[in-house]
Amino acid sequence: MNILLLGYGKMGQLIGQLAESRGHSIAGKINIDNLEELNTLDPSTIDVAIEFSQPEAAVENIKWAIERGIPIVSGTTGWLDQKPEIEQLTLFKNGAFFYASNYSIGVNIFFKVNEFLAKLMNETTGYKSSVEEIHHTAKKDAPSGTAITLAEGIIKNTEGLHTWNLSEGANEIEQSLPITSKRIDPAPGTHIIRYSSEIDHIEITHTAHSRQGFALGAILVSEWIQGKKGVLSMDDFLSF
Ligand SMILES: NC(=O)C1=CN([C@@H]2O[C@H](COP(=O)(O)OP(=O)(O)OC[C@H]3O[C@@H](n4cnc5c(N)ncnc54)[C@H](O)[C@@H]3O)[C@@H](O)[C@H]2O)C=CC1
Ligand SMILES: O=C(O)C1=N[C@H](C(=O)O)C[C@H](O)C1
Repeated sequence: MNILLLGYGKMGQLIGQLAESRGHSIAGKINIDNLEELNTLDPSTIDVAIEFSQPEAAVENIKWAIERGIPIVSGTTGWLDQKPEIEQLTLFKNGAFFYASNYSIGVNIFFKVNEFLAKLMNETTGYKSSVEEIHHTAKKDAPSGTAITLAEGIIKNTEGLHTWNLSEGANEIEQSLPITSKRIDPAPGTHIIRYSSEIDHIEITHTAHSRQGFALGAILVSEWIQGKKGVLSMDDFLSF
């Protein structure tokens, strides 16, 4: 595959290295300071664009690819209020758009375990649920996209929970799941789900040891998306 990297920071660089080691070529490495390079590219030579940039840049990057008929695999977090617009454009242009808040296979297993646990906990009383995420201090958004996906998985399976809130640890909000965000270097990404009662607590944790799992997942999806159309997600890619 000939891969365009939209965003060439920590993730873009790692994806580039890993892609080359799997025999792929890199069509371009686009960052905030070389955006004009996009005008020099021939879209017909690009098999996929992999987009890991910044919340405020994601929508324009994704539109750029869809409008040129390039399948796009996006991992940028913090822009999802505009996802419906991107989905409409994808369908209108008969394009291929893939989004995941987390490309690690381990985290996607964790998403399933989280939903299963939420269903079990919904059958009992006395437990308060909460989510905690820990990331490096350069992270621009809070809570993490992964924490939001986890919260959605809990809310959808818990009677009486309707929303989530970014918690400072103080006040509880009625019918809302608190998410605590901590920024500690060099944490690549830790997510903890807790159910606490007077008697005990239950905790499940996913800890990324590096960014390798995110990068590999994004490349595997890019290989898989070749020839596919539509709005796609990890549920389409994974067989579990
Ligand atoms: N879905 C997933 O599995 C993962 C998602 N992420 C998300 O990916 C994003 C990037 O993460 P990192 O690489 O760690 O950040 P980073 O800060 O190291 O890199 C971001 C890069 O985007 C570039 N950029 C800014 N504006 C741009 C534009 N208009 N077009 C193209 N590039 C532009 C910057 O120059 C910078 O090099 C974040 O939103 C992060 O939350 C990170 C890891 C895994
Ligand atoms: O910014 C990061 O680093 C990460 N962002 C994603 C998120 O917001 O969930 C995925 C991963 O946790 C790393």
